[in-house]
Amino acid sequence: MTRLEDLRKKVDLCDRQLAAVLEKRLEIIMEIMEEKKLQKMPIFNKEREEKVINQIGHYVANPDLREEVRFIHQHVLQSCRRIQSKRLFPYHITLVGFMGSGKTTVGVELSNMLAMEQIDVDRVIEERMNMRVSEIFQLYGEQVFRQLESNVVEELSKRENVIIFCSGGGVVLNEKNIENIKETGVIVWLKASPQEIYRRICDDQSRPLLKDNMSVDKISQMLESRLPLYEDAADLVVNTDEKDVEQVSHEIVEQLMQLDINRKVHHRHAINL
Ligand SMILES: Nc1ncnc2c1ncn2[C@@H]1O[C@H](COP(=O)(O)OP(=O)(O)OP(=O)(O)O)[C@@H](O)[C@H]1O
Ligand SMILES: O=C(O)C1=C[C@@H](O)[C@@H](O)[C@H](O)C1
Ligand SMILES: [Mg+2]
Repeated sequence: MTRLEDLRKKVDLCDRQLAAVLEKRLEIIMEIMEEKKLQKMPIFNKEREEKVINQIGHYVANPDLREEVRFIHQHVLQSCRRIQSKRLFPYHITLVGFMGSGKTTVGVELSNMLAMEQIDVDRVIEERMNMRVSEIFQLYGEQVFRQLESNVVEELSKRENVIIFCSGGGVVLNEKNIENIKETGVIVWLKASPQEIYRRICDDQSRPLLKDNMSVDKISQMLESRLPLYEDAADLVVNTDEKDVEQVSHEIVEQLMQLDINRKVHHRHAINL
């Protein structure tokens, strides 16, 4: 046997041992998840993850390799989060709410927390048209934008792999969008007061429907007319006033778990379990 063949054999043995240990770790993680569910404890714990990453470095004898092992372990923990999320939430998590309620920002945070892919309807439209939403409104008008929005919503609803599905603020204006979303998703309404929305988005001119009149009054008036639509569509409601993005994301996970416990969602939604 050449030296290279000999070394490859040793690496293969390491991989075999790694696979067995990783398999065991994932199985234990699933047991921990069930236990936490029973005890109604939060499933995703950032502090614990930081501790685990730090700790694994201390088990590495060669200081030159410590950071690399920590880096690899971060990926292991991400997989652990993903496997838990898949089991807990076998449906798209769809965020709806008025402009500035935090759909995109919370969607990105949730995507990190749950190791689930995040897709923003407005971004998909922008990529396809190679134009900003405001330019689409300006060049083609709102009706064309709404048609593009409905097409993307329908497509995303049919995706096989579950996603954090961030809609645009006006998605509720078309009943068909909500029907499509509800086929495979749970709808989370992010609520915010007009004053809070104004504070968040007043310096941002990119929203075409508020471009010419960015004011608390205009937001109140639009919000008022859409409130019954959000209310009707929502499976869950999270009030976001005076909560930061991380708090909002944790609350969404907690409420989704409650839905799961009450078995309200599985019959209607479950995909690729
Ligand atoms: N809970 C929160 N606390 C403080 N700021 C927030 C919160 N949620 C979102 N923001 C901020 O508000 C702004 C608007 O958020 P975001 O773009 O996520 O809203 P959106 O619901 O996606 O709006 P749109 O419908 O226009 O796409 C961002 O600057 C974001 O950082
Ligand atoms: O509330 C709305 O009607 C909109 C919200 C944004 O997400 C964009 O989809 C667009 O600016 C329209
Ligand atoms: Mg957005």
